[in-house]
Parts: sequence; C-alpha cells; structure tokens
Amino acid sequence: MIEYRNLRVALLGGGSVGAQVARLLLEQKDELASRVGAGLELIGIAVRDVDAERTVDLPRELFTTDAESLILGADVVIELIGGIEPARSYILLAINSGADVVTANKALLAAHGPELFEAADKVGAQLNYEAAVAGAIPIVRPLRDSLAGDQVNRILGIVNGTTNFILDRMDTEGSSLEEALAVATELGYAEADPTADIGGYDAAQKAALLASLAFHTTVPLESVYREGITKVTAQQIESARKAGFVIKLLAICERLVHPETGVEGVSARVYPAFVHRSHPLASVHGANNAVFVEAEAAGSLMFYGAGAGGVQTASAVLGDLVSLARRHVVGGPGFAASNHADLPVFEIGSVTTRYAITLEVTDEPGVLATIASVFSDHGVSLAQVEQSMTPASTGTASHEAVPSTATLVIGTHEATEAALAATVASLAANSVVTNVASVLRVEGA
Ligand SMILES: NC(=O)C1=CN([C@@H]2O[C@H](COP(=O)(O)OP(=O)(O)OC[C@H]3O[C@@H](n4cnc5c(N)ncnc54)[C@H](O)[C@@H]3O)[C@@H](O)[C@H]2O)C=CC1
Ligand SMILES: N[C@@H](CC=O)C(=O)O
Ligand code: NA
Repeated sequence: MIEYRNLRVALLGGGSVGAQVARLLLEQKDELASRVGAGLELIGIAVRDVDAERTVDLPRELFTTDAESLILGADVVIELIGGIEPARSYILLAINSGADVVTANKALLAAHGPELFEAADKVGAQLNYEAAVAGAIPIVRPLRDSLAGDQVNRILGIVNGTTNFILDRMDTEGSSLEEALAVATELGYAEADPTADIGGYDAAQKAALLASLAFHTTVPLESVYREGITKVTAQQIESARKAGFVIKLLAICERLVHPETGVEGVSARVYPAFVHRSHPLASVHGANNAVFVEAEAAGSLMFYGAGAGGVQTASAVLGDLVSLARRHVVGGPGFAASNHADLPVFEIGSVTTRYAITLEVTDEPGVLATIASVFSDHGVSLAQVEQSMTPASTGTASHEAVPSTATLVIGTHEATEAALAATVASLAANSVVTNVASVLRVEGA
C-alpha cells in the first residue's frame, strides 16, 4: 500500500468554529487519517491574540499571530477568521502558494466569490465552503454535486440561526430581541458584528451563494433584496400567533419570468414573513435552519439541522477538509465505499428500542397485574397502558355466554429486542392473553 505523507493543515481563526475544528482534528486524528489516506497534521492556528481566553483547551504552541508564515507552510488552509480582510488576502495567498482552501466565510464569498473561485480555477486549487451556508446542514455540496444534473427552480428556507433563535424566543418565551440576541451571542451563534444577523445581511449573503449555485449564474449580493428582523415587534409576533402563524426570517431564491418583459431571470430575497403554523418551517426552532429545494426532476427536497454553533459548523468544515484532502492525496474523489472501520454488524436481538404491544385479554380482575408481572419478569418496564373493552358476544348455538375481552395497548420504555421477544412469547403462553394482536416498534422521539 502506498504511504502518503501527512497533509499540513493551517487553521486561521480559533474562535467558536475554529477552536472546535482544531479540537476535532486532534481528537479524531487516526480516524480522519484512515478516511483521507494520509494524516492531517494541524501545523498551527493563526489568531489575533495567542493569550486570549478560549472555551476549548488546545496546545498553546499551536497558536501564532503570524498567519502568512503558517499559510506558506501548508497544504490546506482553513479560513475561520470571518470578514473581508485579511481573510480575502490570506485565501488568495493560500491558493497562489499551492494550497487547497476550506472556508465558512459567506460574507467574503458573497462579496468576492468570483475573484476567489477564478483564482482557484486558474491554479487548480480546491475551494470548499459547505459551512458558509446553513452551518452543519449539507446544502452547498448537494447543490453543487448531487443536483448538478437537475434544474433547480426554487429555494425557500431559514438560513440564519441567530435570527431564528431570536424569533423563536420572542414567540415562545416572550423575550425581547435584545435579550435573545445576547443569549445567541453567548452560545456562539452570532456573527462578530451581530448586525449582520439581525439586519438580514448574513442571510442575504447566503441567499446570494445559494442562488448562484442553484441557477448557475452570478447573483451579486447587491441584487438580493434584504430586510432584517430589527423592526419585528412583540405585537406583530402576538398577532401572528393569534392568526395561527409564526414570523420567520426567510431566504427565497427562484426562477421567474419578468411580468412585463417576459424575460426569464431569477430573484433572491430575504425578509421576515408570516409562516402558517402547519408549515414545516414553523417547526424549525432555536438556531436550526431548514432549506427546501424544488427541482425539476427531483421534486421537493428538504434539508434541516443546525444552522449555527461552533461544533456543529465544525462538522461541515471537516467534511470539506476530508473531501479535498482525499482529492489532494490521490488526485480523485473520496472512496466510493469506505470500510476501514471494519465494525461488527449486530443481529436485531441486540438493538434497543421502545414497543407498542396490543393484547386481547380476558376481562377479569387481576389481569393487569398478571400482564405487568410478565413484563417485569423480563426486565421490560411499562411506560403506558391503554384499555378498551371489546363488547361481549352473545355466543354460540347453545346460547352460552362468551366472556367479554379487553384490548390493552401497552407502551414500553427502551428494551432490547431479545427481552421483548421473550416477553411476547410469555404473554402468548399466558392463559389471560387470548391474542397478541400486534407488536410494533416506537421510533422517532
Ligand atoms: N459561529 C457560527 O455558528 C458560524 C460561523 N460561521 C463563519 O465562520 C467564521 C468564523 O466564525 P466564528 O468562529 O463564529 O468567529 P469568532 O469571532 O468566534 O472567531 C474568529 C477567530 O478569528 C481570529 N481572527 C480574527 N481576525 C484575525 C486576524 N486578522 N488574524 C488572525 N486571526 C484573526 C480571532 O482571534 C478568532 O480566533 C466566520 O466567517 C463566520 O461567518 C459559519 C457558520 C456558523
Ligand atoms: N451567524 C450565523 C452563523 C452561521 O452561519 C447564523 O446565526 O446563522
Ligand atoms: Na452547510
């Protein structure tokens, strides 16, 4: 087997996202090396202040204020500084010195994407940016790769975690915008200047990136219509609630035919809007995001998950890193199938889940206690019991009375399939049980 040399990874920024990327790179070193086919060696973390207090404990010797030297010694540069400069110059330096780049910087890409992509194309460098839109949710690469053969007609989504967190708190807890923003900032969701979030600028940057990717055209940031949430009042939220709606900051990108000229084009816009409580977007709480994509052949697709947060966003950054590192190592895409973990695959008997069991039982005193003891004998605990009567039948040709039966629907707590199977066998053999009508697993909670 060919041994590839370690790839030198330079990290620019050690804040909410950067610190988590560094931690995971160090903690998951061996696993990541197996996925890439070469080690990923974190050679340094460029920050503004090496002595700043950090939420993650990282080796102090990794920190430097000399970003340029770090970049020049790297095979891959991860930019997690944010903002336009010096991030733009650092990325250009990385590309022009032969490194591949991962960034989460939507502000930069929305303003200078064409320049950076062109610079990368020119030298054959890779520039990945999954974390720049909707945090941990895979949406950039699905649009860029998976949907590359389809025609996307519309994107509708919540793409800013901070404002969703704020609107949700205003709706569910009656918080003020300021109080909720302070919490979002504390949790690492907000941008360094949170005006970017509450003013809708961050969502507009993401809309520009999504529309450009989806429609294969350059959608300049200036052409994205933008309204933030600063004018959303508690009273508007209250009236929305009374009418059966919630207010969400939406990003909408769509193909349109101009109503006057008939010319085909696209639109990208961001504004707070009423969303009916029955719509799936109304159930997107906290800093989560959700993006609906409507494509010609695929139909409607939904992407949902954490839109902000250091560790969640770090997942998208590492995904980009592994993907480009693999290409860097072997000059091709990742593994079509990956089997280095070589894990045992367990039989269903070892699986733990919850169950709903419907029993028909004789309707006589003490039945419930008998049934409950069968469960407890097998270590399966009951969460819920519902009972309904089955009307007594008026019997046989000889007019004998047939005892009435009761139907019990029993919900269990978590139990292994093996314990459940043994319980069901005992129930079936018990004289008070006339029929085990059904056994279904309870999932999804
Ligand atoms: N926090 C989040 O939930 C998400 C953030 N992002 C993006 O990720 C990037 C990083 O965000 P955060 O980690 O939240 O930011 P942050 O403000 O927590 O961290 C920024 C880091 O960059 C360093 N830095 C700033 N200017 C520097 C300079 N001139 N030279 C060297 N280092 C410098 C700081 O020392 C700090 O370590 C931004 O582009 C942001 O938009 C993307 C998705 C989610
Ligand atoms: N501030 C952003 C971070 C992720 O992009 C947000 O709240 O969505
Ligand atoms: Na993403």
